[in-house]
Amino acid sequence: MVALFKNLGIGGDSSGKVDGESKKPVPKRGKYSVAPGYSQLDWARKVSSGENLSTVDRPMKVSKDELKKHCTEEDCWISIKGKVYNVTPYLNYHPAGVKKIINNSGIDATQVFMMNHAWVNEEAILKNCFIGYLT
Ligand code: HEM
Repeated sequence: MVALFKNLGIGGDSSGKVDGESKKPVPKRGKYSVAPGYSQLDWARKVSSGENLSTVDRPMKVSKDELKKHCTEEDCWISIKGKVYNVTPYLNYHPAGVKKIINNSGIDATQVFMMNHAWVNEEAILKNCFIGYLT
């Protein structure tokens, strides 16, 4: 199980090690807690089911203007490292809450994402939510 979380970049620091293995101090956790049934393990199960959560059949090119249109709790797209994801189904699973993502949706959120958790493997976590490439 630890290995599963490690692959997703959860519960560790930038060294890639999980809590307890690292010599660096573990950052203080925030106050937010997700609802029962919305843990990262629950999300990992959903991802491994292979369900397409992206709303598109094949990857598309996404303009900045198109990206901007998707910034609500019901329809939320985020761009990280040139890729665009439909994060609507992930919102309630985010360990720091829905708002942190909504506030950075519809834009290129690479910088803020990396500032908060460079170690998190968004490509793995959001692989079923992949919409396409930001143009
Ligand atoms: C861009 C806007 C985002 C901001 C501002 C943000 C902020 C944060 C913050 C502050 C935490 C720490 C929570 C705590 O310690 O209790 C956190 C945790 C986390 N976030 Fe985000 N986040 C963002 C987007 C995302 C996205 C798109 C994903 C999905 C890949 C994600 C996945 C995670 C995960 C897995 C953790 C737990 C990390 C760990 O336990 O090491 N976040 N986020």
